[in-house]
Parts: sequence; C-alpha cells; structure tokens
Amino acid sequence: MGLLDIIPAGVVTGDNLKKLFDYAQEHKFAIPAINCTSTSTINAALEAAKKCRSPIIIQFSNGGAAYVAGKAIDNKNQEASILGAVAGAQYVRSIAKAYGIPVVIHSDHCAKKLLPWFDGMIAADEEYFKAHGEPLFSSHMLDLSEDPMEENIETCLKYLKRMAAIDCFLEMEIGITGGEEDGVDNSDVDNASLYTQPEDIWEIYRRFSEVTDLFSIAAAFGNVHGVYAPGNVKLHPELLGKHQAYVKDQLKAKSDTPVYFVFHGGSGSSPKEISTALEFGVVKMNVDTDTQWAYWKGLRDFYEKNKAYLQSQVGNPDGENKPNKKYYDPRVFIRSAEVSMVDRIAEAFDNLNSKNVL
Ligand SMILES: O=C(CO)COP(=O)(O)O
Ligand SMILES: O=C[C@H](O)COP(=O)(O)O
Ligand SMILES: [Zn+2]
Ligand SMILES: [Zn+2]
Repeated sequence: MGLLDIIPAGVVTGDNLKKLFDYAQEHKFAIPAINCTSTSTINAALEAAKKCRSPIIIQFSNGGAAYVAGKAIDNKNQEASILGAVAGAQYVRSIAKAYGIPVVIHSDHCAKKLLPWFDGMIAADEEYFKAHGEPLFSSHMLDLSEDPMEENIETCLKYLKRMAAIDCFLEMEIGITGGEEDGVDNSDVDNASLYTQPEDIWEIYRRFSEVTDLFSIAAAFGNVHGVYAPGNVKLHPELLGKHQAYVKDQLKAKSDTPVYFVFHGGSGSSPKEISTALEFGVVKMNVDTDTQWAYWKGLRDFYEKNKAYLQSQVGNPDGENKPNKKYYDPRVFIRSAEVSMVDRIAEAFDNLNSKNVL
C-alpha cells in the first residue's frame, strides 16, 4: 500500500499530516522541507517531488516570506512577512494538486521578536478554516529556544491550544541550532545548548500531548545552519534515539519512535548522519543552503556555457546581427537554476529514503 492509498494528493493538514508522518516513521523515511522564496523555487521543489514520486514540504522563513511579497513592501510590523507567507501558501494551494503529490505548507523559525508574524499567519489559518474546514498552512514552527525552557513551553502551549482548534500542526524548537537564522547569530553559543536532554523532550511531549498530538520537536543534536569546512560541525543524531527510548519508557508505549523529530540544518550533512536520524524517528529535514547553492550553480553554469550569447541584445559568434533573446529570456536562464535545484532536491529524497513512496 502506497502513501496515496492513505492520504490524498494536494495540501495535507490535520489528521492527514499525522498519517503522513506516521507512514514516514513506519517506513523509515523523512520528508525534505525546502525553504522557498519565489514561485520559481516553489515550482522546483514541487517538480522534484513529482519526479521522485514523493511528498514534499514547502516552507517559508520570515525573510523568505517577505521576499515573496516583494522588497518594496515595508516589513516594520511584519506586514511583508505575513502577506508573503499567506500569498506563498495560497500559490502552493492553487497548484499542489496538479502535481499529484502530497504537499505540506509550513512556516520556518519564528523567534519571540517575530511573534506578530506568527499571529498574522494564524489569523489567516483561522479565516481559512471558517471557509474550508482546515487551516491555510499545514504547520508552523515556533522557535523560542533562546528563551528559558518554561517560557518556551508556556508560549507554545498558548498557541498550541489555538492551533489545535483548527487542526494546525506545531513544530517547536528546544536546544539551539548553531550558525545563523533570520539574522540571529548563534555561532558562539555554548556547546551544551546545542544538544538537548531526554528529560526536556519528555517534559515537552507530556505537556503538549495533553492538548493535541499535532506537534513535532526540533531537538538540537549539534545542528548548524549553513555549510562549513569539513570537521566544523559535529552532529549526534544518535541522541535522538536516547530521547525516543526515554519517552517510550515513560509512556510504556509500544512504538520505538513516539516523537516526531525535525532535523534542522540539513545542508552539508552526510548520508550516514541522515540515515541515523531516520532510524530515530526524524520525519522532516530542512534544506536551504544546499538548494540555494544549486540554484545559483545552475545559473552560473548557464552563463559560463552561453557567455558569448549574453553580452549584448544583438550579435554573437553566429553573426553580428543575430539576436540573443532566447538566451536572456528569464524562462531560459532561470530555468537552468530550477533544473539544478530539482537535481539537488532529488539527492535529498535519496538521502531521506523517500523516493517512490507514493
Ligand atoms: O534548518 C534550516 C531551515 O530552518 C535549513 O538549514 P540549512 O540551510 O543548513 O540547510
Ligand atoms: O533558518 C534557516 C533558514 O535557512 C532560513 O534562512 P533565511 O532566514 O536566510 O531565509
Ligand atoms: Zn533556532
Ligand atoms: Zn532551521
């Protein structure tokens, strides 16, 4: 039985999203979450998933969402980030079904200072729920990992109650992802905060479960955003196994993976690190930096290959009166970027063991 026997193609929310993650854990695969900033990058992500016969997660960071709306819109009260995330979600909703794959729409890291962004997106979810019986977004992430744990949990619980009422799924972060996100520089945080403890996972799991089962945990196991020289990042995905065993024991559960874990900083991770994470119940892995690089590389290679045709509107090695329109049409050069991004996402499906699961 394939995934499409269990959940439909198109945007999945609520119980269908839970079924997707359960299916992924059962079959030891995870779904790549690709940071998208435009219809071009969204289409590349959907194209890769269609090609690989896999579900996909389209996610918008705060800055990525603002970029979707356009740089001319002021973002002082998060207007651009709210409008852009909502516009991006609506765009995905209008085309997802045509790709014939399950699609999850998600918003990425939201720190305390960005809560007005979160409020704006939840308001859009509630409005969408009134009209369609489901939220606009499948899920959102709250990242209060910089704050004391009790405050992190309390704030998440407040939103979780509101989200549970509209079947919207919450991803929370505990422990700190190193590197940089949304201009917050975490490159010098102390080592212990980069690795979460099992007791903390249980505390979160226990309290969130009293409200809903629509939540996941981005637990830090040395994850870092970005790509660095070899040896600089020490990932310990096996720690996730300890967390799962601890929660299983507390719950006296049958499942070895009672928790849905999220892997941040997927770029630059080795296939071995990724497969260890899969073993311990990771259902979602975020990839941004490597797909950014792939998009750029596609464009760079196009330019290198066609340089002589890209110096003037008219005139190339084939003749001084020959027009170059077909080289500088964005549908041609941006397409090269997309094709390269599609290939990199296909590699992520391979590493995440999620090819041909429909
Ligand atoms: O975790 C991420 C987005 O939240 C992406 O991390 P990378 O840029 O390292 O792939
Ligand atoms: O959080 C990590 C993602 O890579 C988002 O990056 P960004 O804030 O530059 O869009
Ligand atoms: Zn974080
Ligand atoms: Zn992240």
